[in-house]
Amino acid sequence: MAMLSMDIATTFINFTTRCGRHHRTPPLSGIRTTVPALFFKSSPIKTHSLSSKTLPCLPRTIFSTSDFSKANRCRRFSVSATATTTPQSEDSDVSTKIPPDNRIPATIITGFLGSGKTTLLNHILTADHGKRIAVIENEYGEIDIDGSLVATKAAGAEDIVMLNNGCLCCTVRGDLVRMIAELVNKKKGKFDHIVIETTGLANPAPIIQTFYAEDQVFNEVKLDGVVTLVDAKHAGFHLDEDKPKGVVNEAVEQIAYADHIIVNKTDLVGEQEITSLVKRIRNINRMAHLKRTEFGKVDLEYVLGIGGFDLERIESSVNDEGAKEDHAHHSHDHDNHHHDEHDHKHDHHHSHDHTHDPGVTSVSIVCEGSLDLEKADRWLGTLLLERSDDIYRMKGLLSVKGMDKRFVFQGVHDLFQGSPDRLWGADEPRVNKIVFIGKNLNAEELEKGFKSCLL
Ligand SMILES: Nc1nc2c(ncn2[C@@H]2O[C@H](COP(=O)(O)OP(=O)(O)OP(=O)(O)O)[C@@H](O)[C@H]2O)c(=O)[nH]1
Repeated sequence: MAMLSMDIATTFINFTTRCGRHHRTPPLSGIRTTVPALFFKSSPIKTHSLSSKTLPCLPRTIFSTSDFSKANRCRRFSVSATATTTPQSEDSDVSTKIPPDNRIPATIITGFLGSGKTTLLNHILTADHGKRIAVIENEYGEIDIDGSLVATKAAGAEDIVMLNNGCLCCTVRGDLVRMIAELVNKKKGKFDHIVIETTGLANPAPIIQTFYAEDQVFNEVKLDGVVTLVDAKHAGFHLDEDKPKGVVNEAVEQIAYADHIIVNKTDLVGEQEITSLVKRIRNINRMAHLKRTEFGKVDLEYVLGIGGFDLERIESSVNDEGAKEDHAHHSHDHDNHHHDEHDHKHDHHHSHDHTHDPGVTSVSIVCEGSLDLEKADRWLGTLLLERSDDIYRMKGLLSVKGMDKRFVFQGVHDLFQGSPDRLWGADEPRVNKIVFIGKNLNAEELEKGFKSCLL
């Protein structure tokens, strides 16, 4: 018998503040949902004062909640593809598929001043990969030094566009939107990938948000991943830097948002220093892949086409997280937090290292069992409402009662995307895995909250 009628959509929640701006309102296709309904919609539907629209490329829900007072003024959301589970006692079949995404991929290259971003970019542009790359360079100040450094070597670049006079994450974000729109409008079909090099002082969050908040960008371009360069010699100083209250430490933020991390300039330091830096990086971000290198020399597949925001690839992020350093001589420094398949139901643990950089850390929860959908939805919804400023990124793979497919999700602050993916195997243990990266995360609390949603 049906306990709940669940409309499961690929969901995207967007908490950007679009207040005061006028948005066109195309017809909404699909369901409407409420703020906490991340996984499902229960009636009645509340719409608040939302404007809504349909986005052709991806099934998604967008709505805004981070700042409730603000949100009530300017929230918007939209949904397209939906799927319905059958009643729990019947064989449920979630038919939602993550559709092919043909948008142009874009990679953000970030990293502290002097960490080797331009060097990496030159490596990308001069390598033989057959991709036509459009580059967006962000430079502080009017003289585009990096631009000229890149341009001289960039025979492979289809276009190099400079964004001067400010940092992408703050003043020139609107310019980024215009620039991407212009690239797409004028040069679509002439390039295969966009690479954006940020200034060394950029906080990646608003740049990431641009890809979801701005329709002109979202409809044509998908964020492929955030690649962060870390200067093996100087990163420690930057990570240590005490910032005034309310001011972010960019070096920490850049690591926290990364999908792939490149510890560069390893020629300048010894093994011990690198190992200790890697440990520190891992404590901030367990989810990202990590490579050590000199002069940005990494395989191009490590930088382009990484799918850091693709639901299809969530599994590789949450499985084995913290163990992905690609380095022949390195013994991985991660907690053993993998679930023992023979553990009993609800046996679980989280991993969380309190030793360094207590501000920004990773918390992972792994436990077997099935979730009460309604409770999980409420828990995650509340968590995002209350803590989305502090939750930088999260990814997860969930086992939901009554759902014979795994539910995968990922989020960046108050952006949330989730969808059922493949069927659970007949003998496969239904293990939930979630990783959070954020500020002042309380591992015990997160675990307790999650556990309370298990049946
Ligand atoms: N020794 C050494 N030097 C490197 C390495 N990678 C880059 N460099 C040098 O470090 C300097 C800074 O490199 P860039 O690529 O300009 O760094 P960036 O991150 O673009 O710098 P900003 O634009 O100032 O943020 C240059 O002189 C590079 O040649 C490396 O692995 N080892």
